[in-house]
Amino acid sequence: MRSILLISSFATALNAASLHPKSDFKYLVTFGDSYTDNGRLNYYGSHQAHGPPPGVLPAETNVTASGGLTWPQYVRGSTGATLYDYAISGATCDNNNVARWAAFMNANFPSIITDEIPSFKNDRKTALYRGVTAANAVYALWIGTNDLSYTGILSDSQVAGTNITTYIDCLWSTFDAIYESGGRRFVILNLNALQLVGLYRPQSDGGAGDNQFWQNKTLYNQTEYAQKMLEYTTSANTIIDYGVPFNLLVKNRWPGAKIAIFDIHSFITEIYNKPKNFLEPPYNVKGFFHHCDVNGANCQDGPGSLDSYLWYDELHPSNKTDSLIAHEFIKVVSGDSKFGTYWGH
Ligand SMILES: CCCC(=O)Oc1ccc([N+](=O)[O-])cc1
Repeated sequence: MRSILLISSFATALNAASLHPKSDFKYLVTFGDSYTDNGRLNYYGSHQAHGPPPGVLPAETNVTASGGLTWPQYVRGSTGATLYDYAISGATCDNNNVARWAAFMNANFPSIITDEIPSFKNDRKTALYRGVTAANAVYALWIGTNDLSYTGILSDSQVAGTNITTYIDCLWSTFDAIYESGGRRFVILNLNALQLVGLYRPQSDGGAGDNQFWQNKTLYNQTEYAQKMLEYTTSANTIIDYGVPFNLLVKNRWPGAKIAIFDIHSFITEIYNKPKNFLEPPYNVKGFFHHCDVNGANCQDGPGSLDSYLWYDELHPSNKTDSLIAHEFIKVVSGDSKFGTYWGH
């Protein structure tokens, strides 16, 4: 009985790869943090921590946390898809699990469950979504960098009683909400290889010292914390790998839906290991381009071109890397990426 179930799940996975119509990608709806935000936090920052009214899109920026465009903007540029981006810099999945204070707003950074999903649900009822169908819209979720961060689980700063499993459950709750609103095509981008970013890499291996995202890093055992970050991200990604087919196929949690897992962790690691296949010479995968003081002020860029860098700053992929993520994301949606795992009914 057990082997029959395994064989049938395997077949389901293979079939799903060919069920992504290459032409039917008219809308991209994104949820996440600064890896994805194209200007939404700016709106909250200038409107007393409130989001835009239903049916109104905030102004976009072309200088995001990547130093330029962010990956969904590149996806839109390449595919012509309409983009609705709910991602907010600084966001966690749910402020009821990990909340992070944004002093400039005198409020917590908005989170997916408390702000991004309610905004999406309100917009969903407006003319913005008139042409959106289950078949022509792809919903992308990339969240967790702040949940696991030094201001989150890494320093045991989560709400008492919550943990990595709570973060994972929030991913499934996010899919529940999108599914309820008619979404059927999901891409989950897993956790970045955070042990490689300057923020968590030890200084002995070219990482940053005290910085705007971790102001007293030099007081810690940096090798231990890089290893913890590797443990957290790889363990959470393994739970995602098993959790998607379990919820979708065994528990039948989202009947009729298709989900692709985009293994960003491996994709970024590939850029790190083989930069000449991706970046402009002279390749720089250990340093970063944008250097600021611990208050995020007095910033200086370079040396060289941002196109040579894997990372923009201590935490964020460069906009060259975001263009590569976008290129691979489009292959994931088409069912053509070796970094995609596909599940569906
Ligand atoms: C990928 C998660 C890191 C993140 O969200 O970083 C940021 C947090 C806050 C700001 N901000 O307040 O401008 C920017 C990036």
